Amino acid sequence: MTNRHNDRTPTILRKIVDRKWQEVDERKPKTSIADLKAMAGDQPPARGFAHALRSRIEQQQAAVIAEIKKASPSKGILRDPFEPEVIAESYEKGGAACLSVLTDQDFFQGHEDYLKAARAACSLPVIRKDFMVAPYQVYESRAIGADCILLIAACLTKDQMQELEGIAHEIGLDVLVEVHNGEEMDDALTLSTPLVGINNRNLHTFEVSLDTTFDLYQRIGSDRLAITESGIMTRADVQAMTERGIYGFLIGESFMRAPDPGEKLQELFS
Ligand SMILES: O=C(O)c1ccccc1NCC(=O)[C@H](O)[C@H](O)COP(=O)(O)O
Repeated sequence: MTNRHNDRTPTILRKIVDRKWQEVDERKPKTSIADLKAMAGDQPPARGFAHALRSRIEQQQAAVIAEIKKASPSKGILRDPFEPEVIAESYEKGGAACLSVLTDQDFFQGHEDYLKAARAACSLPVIRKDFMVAPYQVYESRAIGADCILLIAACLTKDQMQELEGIAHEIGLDVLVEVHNGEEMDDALTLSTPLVGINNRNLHTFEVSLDTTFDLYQRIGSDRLAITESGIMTRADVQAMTERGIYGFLIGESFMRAPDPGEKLQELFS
């Protein structure tokens, strides 16, 4: 893969993507892609991330991907102390459909061990929330136990997304493709994954507007599942989505700032 950004990539994503390519270069001499493939092959079957969302959304029930993240570039530290396994248990008790765990270290203070710990502490399917740029990371995701990966259209070309999706599906991973605008939606809809996330956070300015979802969700056909991502903070936000027939949610900050994240989930969705 030679094209490392596309020309619509926001500055923060350019920095992150450059770092990701460096990480891949650093990791390859320590763990070869052949080793990762073998480790991926030794994993128990994936837990069915898309299925967990579909079974709720098709019944017009909220399906929440509850995020475990210590910090973010836009908000700094969100939770300290940070215990991924305790949070995972709380989310499962609170009714989450799936988990999202940040594994990026440099920008989100995440770690692969957090994904392993969270997944081991519950029975929910888990997406590895990181910035996929290379096939190496897709094999690595399965090797650390992830059930799904994220592809961000703002930092990948259509060809890159198609290649990474192909590998993911081949090794049993589901794929959530994330878009911020109509051009990215065009690319996302060339993929076969049913999971389309609309991110309400503008990665140029970090401003969050739920209008991003309202403007784009109608392009997602009934054969796919729309997930609204970022900036869902209140019951009114949830209601504004469900009134429009959007039942898929990816939520981090409002849960991470709550003393008990699972209770907060229940408060927003009961
Ligand atoms: O959140 C950031 O600052 C950020 C910066 C650069 C790339 C991605 C970023 N966020 C990742 C996310 O998409 C959110 O973690 C996720 O949608 C949850 O959002 P929220 O509920 O607002 O924490």
